[in-house]
Amino acid sequence: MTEETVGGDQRLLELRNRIDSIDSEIARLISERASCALEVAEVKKATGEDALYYRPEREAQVLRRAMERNDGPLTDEEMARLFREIMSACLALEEPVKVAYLGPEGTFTQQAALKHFGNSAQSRPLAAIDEVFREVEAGAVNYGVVPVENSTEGVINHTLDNFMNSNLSICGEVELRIHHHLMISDVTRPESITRIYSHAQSLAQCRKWLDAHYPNVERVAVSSNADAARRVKGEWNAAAIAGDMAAELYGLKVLSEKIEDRPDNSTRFLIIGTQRVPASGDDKTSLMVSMRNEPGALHDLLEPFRRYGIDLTRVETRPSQSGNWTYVFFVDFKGHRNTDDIAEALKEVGACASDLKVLGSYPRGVL
Ligand SMILES: O=C(O)C(=O)C[C@]1(C(=O)O)C=C[C@@H](O)C=C1
Repeated sequence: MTEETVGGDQRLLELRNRIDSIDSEIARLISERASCALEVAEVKKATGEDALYYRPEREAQVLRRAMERNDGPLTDEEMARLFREIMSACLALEEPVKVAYLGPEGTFTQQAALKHFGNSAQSRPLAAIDEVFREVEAGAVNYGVVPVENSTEGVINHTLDNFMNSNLSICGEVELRIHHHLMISDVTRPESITRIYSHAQSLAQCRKWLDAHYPNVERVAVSSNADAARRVKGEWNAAAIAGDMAAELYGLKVLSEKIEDRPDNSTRFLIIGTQRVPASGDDKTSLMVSMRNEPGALHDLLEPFRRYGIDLTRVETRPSQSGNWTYVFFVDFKGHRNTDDIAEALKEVGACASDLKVLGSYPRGVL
């Protein structure tokens, strides 16, 4: 053994001792924080039957603060992710939160639910977006997670349409970078692939890559990426396009990584529930508006937002379910409904709309 290695071993030992004592301190502080959360739960319980344990605005503030005070060497996102898990565990101590998401297991929506609520939430996959709405409405779960728009492929109509027949509110949003991989099972022969399964949205998000690499292979749209991965399990001539979670869950091998056409491909998900969320300091509001079917209606809807300097982030149009050629507008903007300017603008829009519903004001996605 050289003198250098002995010196190196000694240094390693010292550093590990230091890490051990830092870990003890972290553990003590986490326990102290958890005890505090238990006391918070007592305070909330005293407010009665409908005590709200999960507080989206407070969680957003805690995560933003974790990022703001971070000086490295961990990235702001890593630091916030650690606090996300600590808070998730603290909330589970207060009252375990039940979350339904568009399944099956292994979908990007599950990943979004985990990213938003952390690993200590009790999550349940459901087969369709309508079912997620129904289970939250029935009170079987506290919150639901559904996809609403993709940066490459646009809006998920099914989610917007569900709001037309629902009293649920939006309590949060979460954005996920979507990376698609081409994956196969251990019985697949890569040179014999004749069929590629995926969800229609994912096939569309990888269209150019597929045209270039598998121009003559049949593309089969199935109900989810996870379903695609499951089907490939026993097929020697098929591949699936799905994400990391599905590959891991079904034990598939990734043949080509990150095959999405746009490197910034991301999907936005909504957290739906029954609670009205107070302002967090950096919020968004979503509206659903029906206008009378007459000239200038869209102008009347948008004009107050311009006058009050409100930053619109999205306007979508959907056919209304009440009559042919009438439309419902879904409008998102920055700010909280409790702010004076926004409350005034909403009053004006409400005066010229045939129907206006604030779907919710909620913290802008942090992570
Ligand atoms: O501040 C609260 O209301 C808490 O319950 C504490 C806490 C936390 O761990 O920081 C936990 C759950 C809530 O969703 C928000 C924050």
